[in-house]
Amino acid sequence: MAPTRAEPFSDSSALIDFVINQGNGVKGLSEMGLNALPRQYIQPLEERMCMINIKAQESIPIIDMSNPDDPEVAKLICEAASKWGFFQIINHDVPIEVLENVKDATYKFFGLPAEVKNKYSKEHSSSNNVRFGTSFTPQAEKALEWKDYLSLFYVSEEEASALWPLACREQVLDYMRKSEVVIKQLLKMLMKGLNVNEIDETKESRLMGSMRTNLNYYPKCPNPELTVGVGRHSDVSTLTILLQDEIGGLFVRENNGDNWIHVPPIKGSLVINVGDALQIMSNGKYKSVEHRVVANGYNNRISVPIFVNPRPSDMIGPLPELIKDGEKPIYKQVLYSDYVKHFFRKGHDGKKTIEFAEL
Ligand SMILES: O=C(O)CCC(=O)C(=O)O
Ligand SMILES: [Fe+2]
Repeated sequence: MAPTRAEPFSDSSALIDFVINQGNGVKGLSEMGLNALPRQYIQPLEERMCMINIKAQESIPIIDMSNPDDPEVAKLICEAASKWGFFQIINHDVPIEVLENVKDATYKFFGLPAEVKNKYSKEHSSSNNVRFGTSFTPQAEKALEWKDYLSLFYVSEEEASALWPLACREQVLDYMRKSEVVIKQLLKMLMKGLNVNEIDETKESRLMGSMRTNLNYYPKCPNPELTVGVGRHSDVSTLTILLQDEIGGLFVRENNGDNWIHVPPIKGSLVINVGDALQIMSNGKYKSVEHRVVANGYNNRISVPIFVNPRPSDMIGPLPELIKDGEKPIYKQVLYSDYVKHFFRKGHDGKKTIEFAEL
């Protein structure tokens, strides 16, 4: 039988070959003009976003950072990190041109021919620190996610110059450099909120010793209601700084309940969320909260998260300052690279990763 647009691939391995091995990604699928979602992307009912669970009247806090030394700002940030695990910042120190440039660079990278992007795939990349891929961990997932990405783990300017794609290298480096000021401000406030007033070298390494920037591309999707852009998960970072475009589609779980809250795009803002590493280090005071991204039937969407992480070789656990006053630790010490490996061994599964560190 001749291939149809609904099922254009003879079998699953033909689809995997096109999407993964040839580097066409879901962008390639989307551009074929499919009129139905390939079955590999159909998520079980419980993983799809259901309109009745969206709480339209709620919003995560929006915090003005124009006076970062104002104690009121620090208070709002610490409250948001403990209650919501998510907030947006406006009037921060990252210039708007830097944000616009990194969005343009994201489109430029994904606009490259598949064979050029594929040089950075797991199979072909000359380094584990540069990775072009699709979905989350396709080999471990029951259903695939409608997303392509480029992941850039920062080691040094020299390595970035040698290995990162030219289409986005300078723009991503600039975005990371300019964000560092804000990251330090936020971490200082969050530590103060725990009565940790000194960030020495060891602590700085655990809080922000390594950084990874992802460029995410969510192409327009046939039958978006049957799949997800990113499934329910919490990040394994200390903090995530996320730049999203004007399309929208990121949802955050409200207070462990069944309701989901949309994170509305605000031009020039950055979305900040607490990751598992900070939940562990703060002994549960700050919360990493589940979030997900829906697929979109009308528009392509991009986002650019910076994952601020401990170093892979760091042991992380509740900070000694918290435990010394007799507080009971609820997490054990774990090697951060083991924690991350555990996250990537399975598909997205909500808040399950943190059980790895529970006592
Ligand atoms: O695209 C987004 O808005 C969020 C992406 C995300 O949650 C992630 O990359 O961890
Ligand atoms: Fe995330």
